[in-house]
Amino acid sequence: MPINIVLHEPEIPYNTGNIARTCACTGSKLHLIEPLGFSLEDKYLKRAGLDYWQYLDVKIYKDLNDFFEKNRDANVFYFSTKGKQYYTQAPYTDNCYLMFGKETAGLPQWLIEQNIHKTYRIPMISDVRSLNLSNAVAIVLYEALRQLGFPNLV
Ligand SMILES: C[S@@+](CC[C@H](N)C(=O)[O-])C[C@H]1O[C@@H](n2cnc3c(N)ncnc32)[C@H](O)[C@@H]1O
Repeated sequence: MPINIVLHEPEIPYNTGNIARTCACTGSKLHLIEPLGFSLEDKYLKRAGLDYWQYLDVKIYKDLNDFFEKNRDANVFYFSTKGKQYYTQAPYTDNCYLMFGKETAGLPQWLIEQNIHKTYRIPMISDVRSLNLSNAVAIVLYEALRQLGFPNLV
């Protein structure tokens, strides 16, 4: 079963393009929660994803409620600089969902507070704000795939 990458209100097209390519290369599904800061026809989005869109399984949701209604039993892990545990400590499972926040503001505070036991951080030095969204996704996704034994990857 694939892993699911969930982007909450992504704003920058080339970040989502990079993430789309990473999803395509790993057989992961991409879930985009609106509003998006770009059109799906955006040239930067397409250029960043190159010709990998054909391999991509992408779903769009009108808001967070729509996402949770359509994925009621989803095992969701959240990623934020405010997480208390390292991303390597998360017990990733087949078909789990990895949710990331928007570039300017991250995930909503209330969502982090409600799910703090499932919110993880990638360690950094103390004086910096955050990693780039597409780099954060790649780091976490490959850790999840490593824990699962790189299913269907060669
Ligand atoms: C550019 S960051 C958002 C920055 C925002 N100012 C914040 O503090 O959350 C975009 C997303 O990348 C992920 N991210 C970036 N750095 C991270 C880190 N060190 N640990 C966990 N997630 C990170 C998070 O999902 C975050 O919402």
